Parts: sequence; structure tokens; C-alpha cells
Amino acid sequence: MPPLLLIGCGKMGGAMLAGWLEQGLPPETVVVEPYAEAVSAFAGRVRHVASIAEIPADFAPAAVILATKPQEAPNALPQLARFVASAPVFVSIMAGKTVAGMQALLGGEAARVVRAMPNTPAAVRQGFTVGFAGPGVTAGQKALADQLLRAVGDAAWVDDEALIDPVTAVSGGGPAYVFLLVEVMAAAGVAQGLPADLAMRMARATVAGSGALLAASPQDAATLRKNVTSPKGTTERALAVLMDEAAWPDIMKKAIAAATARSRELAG
Ligand SMILES: NC(=O)C1=CN([C@@H]2O[C@H](COP(=O)(O)OP(=O)(O)OC[C@H]3O[C@@H](n4cnc5c(N)ncnc54)[C@H](OP(=O)(O)O)[C@@H]3O)[C@@H](O)[C@H]2O)C=CC1
Ligand SMILES: O=C(O)[C@@H]1CCC=N1
Repeated sequence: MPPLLLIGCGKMGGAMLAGWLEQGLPPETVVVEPYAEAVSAFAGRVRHVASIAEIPADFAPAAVILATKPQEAPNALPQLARFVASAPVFVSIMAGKTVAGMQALLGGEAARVVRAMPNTPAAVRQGFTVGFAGPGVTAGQKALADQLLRAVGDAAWVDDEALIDPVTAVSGGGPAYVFLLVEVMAAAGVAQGLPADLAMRMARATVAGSGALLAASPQDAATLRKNVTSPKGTTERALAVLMDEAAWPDIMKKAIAAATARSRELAG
């Protein structure tokens, strides 16, 4: 793996950096992160600077990973325009930010940009990332981006950049919906008289165990659901409530549509 330049070492950038280090990331890598505590776990294994202005002048990374918040892009990207001359691949994980928008902030169409959307299971190398390679990205650069994304889980590529907005809504934010499921299942158990700590332990173990079963099983989700649902049993009653068109199917469509719309808004 070549030395990289990572801009932003927060929750996602830090999770990806940990995965790259496992794959042999060289210590010449530079991490720009204003919050020193965020990089303390990586001390001695990468070069840390607090701002883009402090990146060594002669550093020419093969890839620049953009992992700051989308709102920081108008400040950070123009400061990185000097790297475009040495033709690295810029790999952005920022929600909403389009390839054309990032190229404009980086000084023009010469910037080679991959737009990618990972998710936080990357922290346990079980992330899922979808990427889109913008104009000018070479096959070798796409392969390097793919290697970086697969260091923290599975990855897929799309040829239509517009799909990254619903990807952001489904898999980017998806872990949050699953964690919310734990919270509301536990609260519903408490409403039926369960002690709060037992309800939370059960909800957490049930979601984690179901995820592990789903990952390990060759069966699809619908079959695994049916395996739980005894005819005329208890699960059937619960699913009649949840699977009503106005319940989860409609609610989830609305939630994904709202997140997709927000991703499009963040482009601006
Ligand atoms: N969290 C998630 O589940 C996912 C997030 N993303 C995307 O990843 C990006 C980062 O999100 P997340 O990790 O959650 O956010 P974090 O706030 O945890 O990380 C962003 C980091 O960037 C730092 N930072 C701010 N300005 C600069 C700068 N100019 N140069 C370098 N670093 C800077 C921040 O420091 P400080 O806090 O001091 O400002 C912070 O530590 C976002 O664009 C988001 O859309 C994508 C997929 C999933
Ligand atoms: O909520 C967000 O905007 C980011 C993108 C996907 C997950 N977190």
C-alpha cells in the first residue's frame, strides 16, 4: 500500500485508518486532524498534523481521502488544490458532495475524484461501501480505491453517481436504523413489564445475533424471517402489525426518501 493523505480522522476516517494499518499502510502516511485525541490511538504509526497548512511541502500521496464533514469541504478542499498537479486519486466519503462540486473546490476538472459511501461497521471490518469513479480516474486508481474500501469490509461500484444519494440513505445511515431498532424493542419490552436492563440486553443480543445469522446463512432475509414465524404463533401477530403497508414498509420508504433528499441538499 502506498502512503496516503487522510483529511479528518473522526469516527469514519479513524475506522478506515485502523483497517489500512492492518493491511500494511506505511508510516509516511499523513493524517490531518485538528482534534489530537482522535489520532492518539495511531501515534507512531502515521504522521499527524493538526491542519492542512502543516502537510510537508514535498509530500505526494497516491491517494487523498476526504473524511471531514461535508460542511467543512468549502474550507478544506481549496487548500488541497496544490496536490492536483501530482495527480493523486481523491477518495471522498463525505455525504452529498458531488464529484463536480469537489472538482470545483479543488480548482477544476483535472482533479480525479472517487465518491464513496461507507458505514460504521467498518470499525469491525464489516462495513459496506459503494463507490463511484469520476472522470479521469485511471483503472489503477480505481483499484487502489477499491483496496482501501475493502480493507474495512465489502464494496461495490456504481456507474451512475446519482445512486450514491440513496446508497447514503440505505447503507451509509443504515446502522443507525438498526441501533434504533434495539432501542425501541427494549422500550417496548419495558412497556410489557420487563426490567429495563434485561430488555436492553435481550434487544441488543437479538439484533447482534440476527445479524450474525444473516451474515453466516445462505438463506435470504425473508426465509430467515419465515423460519421464526410459526403458523398461528406469536411472531405472526407482531408481524401483522409491523408489515401492514402503513407501518414499516411505508415508514421505511419515507425515512429513506428523507435521507436521500438530505444527501442531495448537502451537495450545495
Ligand atoms: N459517521 C458515519 O456513519 C458516516 C460518515 N460518513 C461521512 O464521513 C465524514 C466524517 O464523518 P464522521 O467521521 O462521522 O465525523 P467526525 O466529526 O467524527 O469526523 C470528522 C473529523 O474531521 C475533523 N476535521 C474538521 N475539519 C478538518 C479539516 N479542515 N482538516 C482535517 N480534519 C478536519 C474533525 O475535527 P473536529 O471534531 O475537531 O472538528 C473530526 O475529527 C462525513 O463527511 C460523513 O458524511 C460517511 C459514511 C458514514
Ligand atoms: O448522517 C450522515 O450524514 C452520515 C452519512 C451516512 C451516515 N452518516
